[in-house]
Amino acid sequence: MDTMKTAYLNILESVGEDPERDGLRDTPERAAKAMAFLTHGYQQTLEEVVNGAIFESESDEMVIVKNIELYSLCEHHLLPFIGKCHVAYLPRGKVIGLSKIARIVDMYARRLQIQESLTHQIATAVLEVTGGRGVGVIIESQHMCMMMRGVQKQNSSMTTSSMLGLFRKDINTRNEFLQLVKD
Ligand SMILES: Nc1nc2c(ncn2[C@@H]2O[C@H](COP(=O)(O)OP(=O)(O)OP(=O)(O)O)[C@@H](O)[C@H]2O)c(=O)[nH]1
Ligand SMILES: [Zn+2]
Repeated sequence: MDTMKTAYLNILESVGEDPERDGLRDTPERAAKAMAFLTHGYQQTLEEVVNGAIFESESDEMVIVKNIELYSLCEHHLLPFIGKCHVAYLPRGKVIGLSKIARIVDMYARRLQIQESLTHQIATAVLEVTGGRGVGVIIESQHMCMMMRGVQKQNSSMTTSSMLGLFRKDINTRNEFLQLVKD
């Protein structure tokens, strides 16, 4: 944490600020804490996050969790990208605790990412822990690095998907997922 505090102190000086002025005195520490929170996914493992919440079930119908809020940081500019994530899987004898899907999304989102990798990591993790017949993940998000700076496109958004197992092989499964996401 001390290294991070010093780094933020240097940033404040580099932008021409006086880090000793009232409003900024505690900023390096606050900013360091905030950055630690925004990247806490590095401290987590899949096993911890799932915490054994896998239940036997004979259901083999698609499970879909829609509109999971997502806050991440792009690895190119360290600026936020914000959006929503839809996750679906086809169980094979067991299902995962509902909240755990959102926790898996968070674990990977709270790291430095590009959206494509984030999408793929979530899909791979859900497939691994559920042992399902397939997984589909879609992320729609807006990148502050394109909105606040650079090309400054305020209305652009990026959609990425990762389809594994039956979601990749079977067009009907994929279409069912896409339809459920739209509804
Ligand atoms: N594919 C992908 N690109 C991203 C993501 N986040 C940021 N980028 C892009 O990464 C690229 C980095 O390009 P560079 O030319 O090295 O950096 P830059 O000069 O800051 O680029 P501009 O944003 O165009 O000003 C930019 O095109 C960003 O829009 C992401 O999640 N996925
Ligand atoms: Zn960026």
